Amino acid sequence: MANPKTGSFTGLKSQIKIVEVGPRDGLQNEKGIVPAAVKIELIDRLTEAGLPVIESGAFVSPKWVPQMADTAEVLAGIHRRAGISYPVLVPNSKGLEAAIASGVDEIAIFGAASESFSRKNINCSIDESFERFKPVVETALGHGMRVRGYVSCVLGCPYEGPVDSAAVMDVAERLMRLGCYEVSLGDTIGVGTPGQARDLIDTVAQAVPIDRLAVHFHDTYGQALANILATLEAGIAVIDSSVAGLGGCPYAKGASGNVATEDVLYMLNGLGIETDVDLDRVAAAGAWISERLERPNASRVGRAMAAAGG
Ligand SMILES: CC(C)(COP(=O)([O-])OP(=O)([O-])OC[C@H]1O[C@@H](n2cnc3c(N)ncnc32)[C@H](O)[C@@H]1OP(=O)([O-])[O-])[C@@H](O)C(=O)NCCC(=O)NCCSC(=O)C[C@@](C)(O)CC(=O)[O-]
Repeated sequence: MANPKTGSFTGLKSQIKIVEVGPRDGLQNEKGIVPAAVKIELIDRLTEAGLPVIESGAFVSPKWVPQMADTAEVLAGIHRRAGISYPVLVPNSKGLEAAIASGVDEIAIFGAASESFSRKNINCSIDESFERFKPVVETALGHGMRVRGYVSCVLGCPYEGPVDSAAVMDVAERLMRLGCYEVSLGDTIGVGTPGQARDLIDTVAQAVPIDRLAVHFHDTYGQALANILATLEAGIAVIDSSVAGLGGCPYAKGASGNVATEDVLYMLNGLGIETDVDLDRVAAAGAWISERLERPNASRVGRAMAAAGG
């Protein structure tokens, strides 16, 4: 008999890992400076909700992204829970030194499938970025850290338009060969649609095992949940999302927030897929941070739950 929750969907995994990126991807694009105390409380609330991975900051140049300048203070203030990972973004050796000094056990390096975006975001070509990443990954692995890799602009670039899936596959494979345990595919400007998302996964999975891939959708055109569902059918088991749909990339004009964690959880719960994350607590954290930032909650589920008194 068909599962009443998954219906006739096939290929869906029974357990999905959620990578919460709100405190980093979400807050890096804020116009005002969000106090470290607010970031710390947000991360602690997300910890309480049971999220297994909470990206907590970035050791990048404060001239490029001033919002992340207090990452060391944030890391020193959070209440880490055993079994939960609190990774930070690191673009180069200087960032890695700061991560080591903060006792970080996981970093993420970030590249792009588009040359123009690579230059705008990290001020170097794709090949040069790999020259920078190499010593960073070697040293990080030598310190017992885990290294995650990002590929930006997997379904479109704000400067070049459409991006070839083969270019994404190439960068993803290079990140994996460098030593990343997982590669997250980012639709940085949220332009992709489900057929493209599915094809992308099928292409990249020819070079990188599907269980080492994650998806990272921004919701600029309202396609993120549909895209996620399409990639779940392809066998994806790791989803990046952001509480209250916070976010946007400072080097991708017009890019809106990530898909909201609450919305992803509601869909996965409906499909009977386990995450071990407490939706009520995430929704409460989303309502709380939206209030602190004095903006409407970008999570549809968060708003619906608040309206229903949840
Ligand atoms: C990569 C660089 C540093 C190159 O920037 P650069 O200007 O070429 O760097 P540089 O090596 O020439 O150094 C210039 C200055 O920056 C300092 N510096 C250099 N490195 C660091 C560091 N790590 N931490 C602190 N300071 C640093 C360095 O010390 C120097 O300071 P000065 O001597 O002028 O006073 C710069 O471009 C940068 O920081 N870029 C980061 C941009 C960023 O964070 N973007 C957002 C994250 S990516 C994203 O959101 C996409 C993602 C991951 O979510 C997935 C998706 O949606 O697609």
